[in-house]
Amino acid sequence: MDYKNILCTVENSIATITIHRPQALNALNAETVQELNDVVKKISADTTVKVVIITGDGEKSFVAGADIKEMSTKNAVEGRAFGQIGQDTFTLIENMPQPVIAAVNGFCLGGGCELACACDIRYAAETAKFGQPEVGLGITPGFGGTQRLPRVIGRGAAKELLYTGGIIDAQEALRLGLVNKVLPQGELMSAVQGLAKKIAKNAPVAVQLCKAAVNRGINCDVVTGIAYEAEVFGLCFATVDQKEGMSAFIEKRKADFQGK
Ligand SMILES: C/C=C/C(=O)SCCNC(=O)CCNC(=O)[C@H](O)C(C)(C)COP(=O)(O)OP(=O)(O)OC[C@H]1O[C@@H](n2cnc3c(N)ncnc32)[C@H](O)[C@@H]1OP(=O)(O)O
Repeated sequence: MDYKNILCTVENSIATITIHRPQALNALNAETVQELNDVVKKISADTTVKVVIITGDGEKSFVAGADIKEMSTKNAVEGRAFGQIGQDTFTLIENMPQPVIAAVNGFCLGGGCELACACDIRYAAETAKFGQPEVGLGITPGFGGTQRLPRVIGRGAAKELLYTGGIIDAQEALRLGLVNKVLPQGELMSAVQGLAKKIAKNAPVAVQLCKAAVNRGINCDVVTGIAYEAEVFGLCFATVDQKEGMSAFIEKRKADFQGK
């Protein structure tokens, strides 16, 4: 997969998408958002990929937001269109069948924080910095930040970040529940890869249905969410991997999952 601002590799069923615009601290211009949209669609359709990692190039920045220079000349119609493609892309990421882990290796601001919040799990380097500085630029977040951030850290903490535009460090992000783990920069990728491998060892359909059930449940009432869980639980019993997983337990051996 050849892109200008995105690198993508697939190794041992784990896809790694790297945002690569070093000249702009990996800021997301329209071209990069479009490339991300394209690669996410391709990986979503690739049944050999079990887990996805998203990170930023280099050691300084995950994503320093949407590209301010590009946005600075937009009118209302163009601004809305840019927000829409960003929102559509991040919703595609949120709804990828595979679990998505953000490896936050540095600045995670504005659209970067929105990207991280669209991922299922976030690990951060000790040097990472988080925030939604948009109000300081005269705009609101536009790639889902007003909606996903409160769902991740609660509305009080989210509103403080959104209204102040303040920047927090990785330890504060950990305290708020914005990230699951903080690691020294040099250990971040191996920790994220270790997590990805752990997930990839499990029955892929069951993992994907867990993701679908959590995502569905978050956006509806608990009765509807519980009913959906009953459906996906039942569906698991139609898979080869349910037979294999339970047989392996009974036969005291390691399961060999097929993803079927
Ligand atoms: C819908 C979504 C909306 C949004 O996301 S709005 C944007 C939200 N993000 C921000 O407001 C962060 C903007 N960036 C910064 O505040 C700073 O950068 C940092 C604190 C992240 C880092 O500061 P330092 O270490 O001094 O680096 P540097 O010289 O500012 O950046 C290196 C080059 O990267 C470009 N750059 C950084 N962030 C962006 C960006 N978001 N959009 C466009 N370019 C960016 C700079 O301009 C500069 O470039 P050059 O060397 O040509 O001057």
